[in-house]
Amino acid sequence: MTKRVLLTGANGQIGTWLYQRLREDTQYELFAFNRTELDITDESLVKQLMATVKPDVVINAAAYTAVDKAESEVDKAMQVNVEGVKYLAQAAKQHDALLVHLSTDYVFRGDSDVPYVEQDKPSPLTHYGRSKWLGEEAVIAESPAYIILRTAWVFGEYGHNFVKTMLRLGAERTHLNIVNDQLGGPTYAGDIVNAILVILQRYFTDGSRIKSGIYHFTGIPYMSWYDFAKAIFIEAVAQGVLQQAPTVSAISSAAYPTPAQRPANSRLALDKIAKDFGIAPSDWQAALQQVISDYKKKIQE
Ligand SMILES: NC(=O)C1=CN([C@@H]2O[C@H](COP(=O)(O)OP(=O)(O)OC[C@H]3O[C@@H](n4cnc5c(N)ncnc54)[C@H](O)[C@@H]3O)[C@@H](O)[C@H]2O)C=CC1
Repeated sequence: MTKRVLLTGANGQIGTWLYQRLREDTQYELFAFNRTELDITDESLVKQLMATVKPDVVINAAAYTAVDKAESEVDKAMQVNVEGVKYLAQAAKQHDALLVHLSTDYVFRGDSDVPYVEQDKPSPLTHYGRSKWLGEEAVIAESPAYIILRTAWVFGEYGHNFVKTMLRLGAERTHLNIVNDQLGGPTYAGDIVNAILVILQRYFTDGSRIKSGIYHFTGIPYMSWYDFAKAIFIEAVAQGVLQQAPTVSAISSAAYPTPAQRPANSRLALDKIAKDFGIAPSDWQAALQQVISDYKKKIQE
């Protein structure tokens, strides 16, 4: 029997990927909504659509993601990332649906020397991070069956991300300054979707083997934005997307101040998801080749 999946934020960076993959998977009947179709802060609409769809799974890819703007739009960020998430969790509970919710490395302060494990206590530096943490808490409080998937440094074919920004700037400038004192695991959006599909498969074949909880999933190897930028330019030149790479200088975060301070250590430990679901860390290097090749096709069209 096909399973009914309700997807929110279906046109975001990760949401678009989820939409593409779930739409073509015959195991699932997909009910996908972008923000204009379902604003998750509209409690009565959330309830109404849940009652119509009667989902087996709710995947929340909707979020307020403007990290810097959240510093001055705290209420807006909280409304979407906490209240909206609470409404989804309550409605998922009412329909006995599994809630798969995306969260972030920004729940952590980033002052640890080692990758963060799921049990580490969040201590966000920013309003965005705090809103995402409180959203996690809302899921845990309201929903009996949930997976919170924390990821980081997402890139892919859709939406805005660091890889696309570097390709654009690389074509416009001969020199760039990039921070080298923040470390993380670049994560391909398509691999996040693969991980979610593995989790759903397990849930539907043997739900009793699913433990509600928080899971970390990112790409490896971990590196700095500076090293990631250099890897992007090497690949872009190799594929002929750029004639020549810009020169790149490593700078400190202090030399590139932003309204929201980023965690210095965004590395997430990946053992739990490997142990419980057999999901290996994503290999961002292979994915980067694919994303740049897709970018090349698009600019040639
Ligand atoms: N992009 C990244 O590097 C990372 C993202 N994440 C998490 O992954 C999730 C998805 O992120 P992305 O796809 O990158 O973000 P995105 O900004 O591309 O997509 C978010 C989507 O949510 C929608 N949205 C915003 N407010 C809404 C509302 N009130 N009701 C319904 N939809 C609403 C937007 O229209 C957009 O389609 C978020 O939970 C984010 O916190 C976690 C770590 C890193």
